[in-house]
Amino acid sequence: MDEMIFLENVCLRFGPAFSLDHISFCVKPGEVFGFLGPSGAGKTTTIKLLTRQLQKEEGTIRVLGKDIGSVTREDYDRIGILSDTNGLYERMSIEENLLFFARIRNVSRQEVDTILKRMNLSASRKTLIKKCSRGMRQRTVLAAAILHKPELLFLDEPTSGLDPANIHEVHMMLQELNQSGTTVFLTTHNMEEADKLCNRIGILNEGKLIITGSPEELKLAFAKDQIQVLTKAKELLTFSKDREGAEKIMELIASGQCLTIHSQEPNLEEIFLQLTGRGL
Ligand SMILES: Nc1ncnc2c1ncn2[C@@H]1O[C@H](COP(=O)(O)OP(=O)(O)OP(=O)(O)O)[C@@H](O)[C@H]1O
Repeated sequence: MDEMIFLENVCLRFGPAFSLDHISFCVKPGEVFGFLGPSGAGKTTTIKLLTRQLQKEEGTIRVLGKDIGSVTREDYDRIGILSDTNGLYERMSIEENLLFFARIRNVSRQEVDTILKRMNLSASRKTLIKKCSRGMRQRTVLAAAILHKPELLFLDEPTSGLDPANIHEVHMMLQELNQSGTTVFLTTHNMEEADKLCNRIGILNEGKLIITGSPEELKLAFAKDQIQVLTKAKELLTFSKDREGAEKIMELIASGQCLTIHSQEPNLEEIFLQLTGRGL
């Protein structure tokens, strides 16, 4: 299979207010693809199209190498989905919830024990969901999404509202999953998270995909044509990336005045703000 996810010229309109406008991109096996965009850009709508919770009006969508219309129940057993709408049963414990999802996914009790340990939920397995913290809930939802070891995992803002320790745990978990072969499609508002986890990202704005590339490619594409030198006198000097700039930097190095040299690469957040003109 060349692509786990393939979209070409996909369109969907929600009346006059919003439309996904000719979206085309693909995700290859083994990638972590970050789908970024301001609130209301159409990220969740795209995930819903890819998981058949919504139907496209135009274009081609393939998931797991198959046209979206012919994806079967068995194919869906190869997919995991984490979204806001992943319903946990509030009056059931963490363990009861996972056993319920395990039955649906045909997964053994032993696997539930393994995932409880892996997600640091063993000690609180008997806690009712309604008594769980946001972090415990999110880890339970993630456990339910990966219980059956999906080949393709959709994660809609998996770390939103979590504290740094829980975010770190979720990141470790995702990296481990990805290393064991799971392809991940991730939406996030956290640009550091996208930079850390994603091989490639796509930025969506007002229903249009405006750019795709690896975080490194995007940073290079948006790099300023300047180099900054911090001198031992703590003066920050800016030079152009040309012969004249190089000669001046050489002089500073030769005279022992140069402390550090930096090329001016923007971070993902700066690129995002520049492209979308909006906040995260
Ligand atoms: N079923 C629907 N009917 C009509 N409009 C909808 C529907 N679902 C979403 N929308 C609208 O489509 C737009 C895109 O919504 P979507 O949830 O895909 O954005 P998003 O990028 O995921 O945003 P966020 O980051 O806030 O989750 C929004 O303006 C939303 O109000």
